[in-house]
Amino acid sequence: MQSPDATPLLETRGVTVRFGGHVAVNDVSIAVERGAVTGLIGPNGAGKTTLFNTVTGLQKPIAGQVLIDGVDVTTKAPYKRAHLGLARTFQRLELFLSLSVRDNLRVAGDIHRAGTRGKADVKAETDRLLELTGLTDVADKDVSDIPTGRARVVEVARALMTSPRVLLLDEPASGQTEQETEDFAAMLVRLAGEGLGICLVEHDLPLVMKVCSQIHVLDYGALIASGTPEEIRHDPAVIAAYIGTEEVA
Ligand SMILES: Nc1ncnc2c1ncn2[C@@H]1O[C@H](COP(=O)(O)OP(=O)(O)OP(=O)(O)O)[C@@H](O)[C@H]1O
Repeated sequence: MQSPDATPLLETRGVTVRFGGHVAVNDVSIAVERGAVTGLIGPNGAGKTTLFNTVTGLQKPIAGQVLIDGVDVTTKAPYKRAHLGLARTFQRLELFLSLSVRDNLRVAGDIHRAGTRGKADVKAETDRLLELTGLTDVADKDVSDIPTGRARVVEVARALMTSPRVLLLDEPASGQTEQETEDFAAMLVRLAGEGLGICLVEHDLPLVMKVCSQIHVLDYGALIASGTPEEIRHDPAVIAAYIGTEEVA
């Protein structure tokens, strides 16, 4: 029997998702550990977002299970999964553009803590996360006035306002400059260092190779490899999947 600490924060077991006759995710089992960044990569259409949607409860699988810290949540509503510590960001930015960066965080904190804790807690947590994510210099700017790359960090900071234990990031580095991606990588490592489990879907393979301790690779809905960046880089099935699309970093 596993000790409680060996239980992954997030697990999928044999998850299968079908859209009509098309199997978008085929019998996929992956794990996301606490205190680490886990990569989920694969060519376009491989099933990464569909797997995220299944984990968060937006998409029903036809087979398999989703577990958060050992608790089977396969049939639970998205908000119940959020209460168990699951948060995510989306490929398309989902921010309030006419609110300041600070207020985007506060709104999330107010909603999350409604009826539980006071406003002072939300303010303190907002300040802490602005600092932790490196957003203090743009805290009072409207989101519409900051570059897309920084707005992606706001999405992460806002997700953190729900005090998640596991965070799913869907292409968070798209639209970032080289420097922004470098800062983003350092931030992910800092967050994992605080004990957060992070699952990173990202086409920027150098970023994935740099920050992830484990990487899962999907191709045509199936898991074709799981391993360390070094193992993934040299895996023949992964190299074959990326030929003609992108190079494995
Ligand atoms: N709602 C849907 N209805 C029908 N087919 C869908 C739906 N959503 C996704 N698909 C199909 O399922 C497959 C997996 O799509 P998905 O978006 O999960 O891939 P992805 O790995 O996230 O791709 P990308 O890297 O391009 O974002 C694709 O063939 C896609 O066309």
